[in-house]
Amino acid sequence: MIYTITVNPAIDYVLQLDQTLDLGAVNRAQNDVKLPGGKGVNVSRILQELGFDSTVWGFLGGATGKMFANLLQQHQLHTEFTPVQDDLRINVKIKADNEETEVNGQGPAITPAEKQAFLDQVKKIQKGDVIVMAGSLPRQLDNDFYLEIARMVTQQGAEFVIDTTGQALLDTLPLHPLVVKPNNHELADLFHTSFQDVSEIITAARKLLDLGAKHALVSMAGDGALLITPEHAFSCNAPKGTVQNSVGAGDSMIAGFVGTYMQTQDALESFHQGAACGSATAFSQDLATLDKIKTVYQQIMVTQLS
Ligand SMILES: Nc1ncnc2c1ncn2[C@@H]1O[C@H](COP(=O)(O)OP(=O)(O)OP(=O)(O)O)[C@@H](O)[C@H]1O
Ligand SMILES: O=P(O)(O)OC[C@@]1(O)O[C@H](CO)[C@@H](O)[C@@H]1O
Repeated sequence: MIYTITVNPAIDYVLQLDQTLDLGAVNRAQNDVKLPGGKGVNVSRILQELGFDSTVWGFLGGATGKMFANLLQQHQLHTEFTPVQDDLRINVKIKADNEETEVNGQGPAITPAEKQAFLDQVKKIQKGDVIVMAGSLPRQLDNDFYLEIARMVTQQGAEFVIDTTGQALLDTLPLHPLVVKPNNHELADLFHTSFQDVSEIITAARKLLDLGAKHALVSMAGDGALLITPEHAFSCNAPKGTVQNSVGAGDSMIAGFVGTYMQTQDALESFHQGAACGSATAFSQDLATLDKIKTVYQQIMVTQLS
């Protein structure tokens, strides 16, 4: 079974402005939509689109939690949320001037008892399962929360995938995540550097493998992506198309990679499918549909670089 962990789910409140976003003034949206968001939730939605079952874990509470549950209901995912007292957050995504501006909430305060209830649930994972942990941590969860889960998962002989940034990501690498997926900016920040060309990105991404990751994906938005395996480095293009909403493109890429890898153990095919899911989401209002993913898949070419 694939479990996705979204410790800090959100209602994504997407506001479309036909005019320039004017900071410090009243702006009025021409269109708005509420989506059940959070990185792990997005991963589960794309997995479902591809025909892979998964279970969604996370914390859910308050009046906004009820609204989130209603929004998620139509997607018919299998969910096992840990109830909490505090409100689920609302993340504001403003689309204006062909740019996306995001303001993400901090998330609920999680009590020690709520945290324990969640960890008790994680104990049921078994050998053969894979856990995808993605996104920010809500208040009062320690920075090593993901590390704690990664330790539990590996002790059970299961695999994990982590999509987070900074030290929290570095700390889990010695436990050998199946794949990590920083974007190129996050990768540069991780090693306190900047990149002049692709070869420098590959060198930095290879360090993630040296530190323990089994595979590294580096997403580069409209410039495509890289896959680093123990033996080789590959790149793929990002097809040209009208970008509608790139929120969740990275999550879609992870879903495509993980679902395909669990089925085929083929990193290259998983990379191809992951890239198709990422671009298909960028070309969609909401997350990608299977039809869109299939079309975009045909437009992606994977090239071996080394
Ligand atoms: N503008 C785009 N055109 C085509 N493909 C895109 C575009 N943006 C993203 N993609 C595809 O989706 C993948 C993931 O996107 P991106 O690098 O933006 O991830 P991210 O930074 O994790 O995004 P997010 O946090 O919004 O999910 C890219 O590597 C690429 O394959
Ligand atoms: O604040 P976090 O947890 O880092 O990111 C949350 C988030 O921006 O990520 C998803 C897109 O990747 C959105 O659905 C959601 O709002």
